[in-house]
Order: sequence, then C-alpha cells, then structure tokens
Amino acid sequence: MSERLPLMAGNWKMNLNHLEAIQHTQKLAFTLADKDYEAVEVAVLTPFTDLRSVQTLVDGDKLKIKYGSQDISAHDSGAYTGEISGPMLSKLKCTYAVIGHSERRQYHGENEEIVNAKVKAAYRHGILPILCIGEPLEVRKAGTHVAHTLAQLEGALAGVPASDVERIVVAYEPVWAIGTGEVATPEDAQEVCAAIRAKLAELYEAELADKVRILYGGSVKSSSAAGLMAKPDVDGALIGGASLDADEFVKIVRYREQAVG
Ligand SMILES: O=C(CO)COP(=O)(O)O
Repeated sequence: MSERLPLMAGNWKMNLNHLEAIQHTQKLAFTLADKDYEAVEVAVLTPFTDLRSVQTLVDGDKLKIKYGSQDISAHDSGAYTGEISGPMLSKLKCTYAVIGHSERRQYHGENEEIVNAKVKAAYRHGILPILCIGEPLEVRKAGTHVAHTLAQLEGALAGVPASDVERIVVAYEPVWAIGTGEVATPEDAQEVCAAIRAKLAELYEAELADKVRILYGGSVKSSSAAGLMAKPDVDGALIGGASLDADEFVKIVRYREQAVG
C-alpha cells in the first residue's frame, strides 16, 4: 500500500472576511510546527475574497499551509458574470478547489454534468479538485448510500484521464452529517471510503486507487478525528465548523495526540 499523506482541510464556507482570514491563518501558522506538516498536509479552503490575502501570507512568510477555493467556474473566461475562473485561481497559486460540495448541489443546482465540467476546468489549470460526494438522509435510510455515492463519483470523473485522477482528492460527505453535529461512525465512513477506492480501482487501476486520498467530512471535531483516522481508507477530513476555531482545527491536525473516541 502506498503511503498517503493525510490531509486535513478546513472548508471555511461563507465565513471570515479577508481581515479575519489573515488573523486566522496567522494563528494557524504560529501554532503549527514543522513536525505537524511532516505528518499531515494542512489546507484552508477560503471564500474567493480571502484568497489574495492568504496567498500573500503564505508566499511572504513561506508558510507550509496549502490553500484553495470552494468552487471554480467550468469556463475559462468570458461573459459569465459572478464566476471565478481556473486561470484566476491558478494565478493566485491555489493548490485546491472544492468541487461539487453538497451545498452547491443543493442551493445552486449543480448536477453531475456541471461537476464534471468543473473537475475538468480545474485540471486544465493545474488545480487539484477536492471532489465532494455523499448521500442525503433519505438515501441513507433507504440503504442505497454506497450506490448513490459511487454514481456521483463516476459522473464527476467521466472522461477524466488516469493521469489527472491519480492526484484527485475525494471527500465523502454524507449530507445528513454536515453541520448537524451528527458525525458518521468510523465504520460508516470506512464502508463508503473503501467502496470509493474500490470503484476507482475498477474505473482506473488498483495502483491509482491506492494513491488517491479519500477524506471524510461532516461534523468532524477533535473528539472524533482520531477514531475516523484509524480506519484504513480514511485519509483525512474536510472540516467545516470546527475549522473556524484555530485551536480546535490544530487539535484535529494533531489527531494522533487525541484519544480514539
Ligand atoms: O461540509 C463540510 C465540509 O465541507 C462539513 O461541515 P461541518 O464540519 O460543519 O459539518
């Protein structure tokens, strides 16, 4: 099995203006030490308006924190009012773009075709997608959550070559666990993350699937991180609310120091 560097990524959602973003990133930078970054990749996924400020800090102080956006346009330029393009994000040296978050699927009508086009747009400009997939509560209750999530994965990756997919990050985010305080059990997370890896092996190759980092997202806190990370197919977390508290986020990054709860 290849060594996958765990990724702890904070999705700030629509929180923190650019001044708050500077303060928050500086606090993370002060607290995190080289040994933290050796053990875990740390990323912040910020509102578009924060990216320049975060980039300036990261570049200026040579911080090891990675950063990225929460969305990306499927188009590269042109008459798309309100959109932010891949070239704009790569100019800001974004490593990542979150694509297909359930909040965008729910509130902005993003379907599989749009998600697929955004994944391709990210790769065109050297940005790595953090592709979000996961089932709503009614699907979980019906017991078809694995099939639902794998269909989203397949749709998002249609026509995307192996050379791109081997660097993707997939985030399994069951919708019922997002912002609800109801974290999935480590077993629930493992079931779907393992199925995602198996699907990647089927669509591409086992060797590729072995390299891809699969995160869990949904009400992750420092008290639940170690238990989730103990599972073999969970390679990190996408953290919403808890990432807005720098001390709590650092505790998640240092999950190895927490009890398996
Ligand atoms: O949606 C999420 C991360 O993308 C999870 O959000 P919460 O951690 O606030 O539940």
